[in-house]
Amino acid sequence: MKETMKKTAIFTDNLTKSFSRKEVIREFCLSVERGSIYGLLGKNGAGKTTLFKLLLGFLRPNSGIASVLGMDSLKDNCEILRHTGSLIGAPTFYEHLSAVENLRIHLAYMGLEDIEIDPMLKRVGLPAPGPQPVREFSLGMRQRLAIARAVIHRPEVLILDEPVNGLDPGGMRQMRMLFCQLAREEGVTILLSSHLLSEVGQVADRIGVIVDGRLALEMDTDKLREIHKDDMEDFLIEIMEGGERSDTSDYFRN
Ligand SMILES: Nc1ncnc2c1ncn2[C@@H]1O[C@H](COP(=O)(O)OP(=O)(O)OP(=O)(O)O)[C@@H](O)[C@H]1O
Repeated sequence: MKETMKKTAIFTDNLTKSFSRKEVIREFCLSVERGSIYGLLGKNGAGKTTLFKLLLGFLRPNSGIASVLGMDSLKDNCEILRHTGSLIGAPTFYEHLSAVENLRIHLAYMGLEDIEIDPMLKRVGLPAPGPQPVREFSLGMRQRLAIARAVIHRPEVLILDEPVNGLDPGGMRQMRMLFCQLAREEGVTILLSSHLLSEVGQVADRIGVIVDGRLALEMDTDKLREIHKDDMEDFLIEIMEGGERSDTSDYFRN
């Protein structure tokens, strides 16, 4: 394997996906470095969820390559799922069971029954959920449990679609800290999407903007902040909307 590929955890090359002849992912080229946090921004319908599903092998591309940890997203889908934690769309649970029971089933499925559940629940801010069934959980509690489930089996890669959806400000901060800790201390690679520019700006090492299925801009967050000290939000929104400033060729080189 080439040296650059060893350093890359998530990779796509000219990835294209259509639904009923409408291209929703177009010649998408992405490379996410191991142990880094990559934030993908895009307005509703831009193609974020579709891209994540392609990476996890839940959808078949029309053309191009998608790979995670050097494995082909379609062919090696089962192996990828063993090494990856994900949160895509509204999480589904065994509604009549408690948080602990749900995580126990997940760990049994992964063949990892020995992992302790309580510390993980504490880490996501669900310290003592007790026997309460998940159907009685608030939106934020469900989201916290979904993140716990994505992380508990100690994956090497996390693919998280809108992970802070429905969380209160304290919850958002808690997740920010969790993601940074996982990446910095445990070397986990994280690809996440969000509509919240400030959240992505605070957590991601690198930011990409997807517009109509294409990667319209990509840059290290520090560099972006340096160039757009006073207008980062305006600039990113304009790019997301496909506006005038979308001649972004310079932004790929950094
Ligand atoms: N199974 C499907 N069949 C047909 N069209 C689909 C399907 N899934 C997604 N699409 C379309 O693909 C486009 C991209 O959708 P996607 O869910 O990937 O966007 P998104 O960036 O995740 O949006 P949001 O921020 O609203 O979640 C949309 O136009 C959507 O209608």
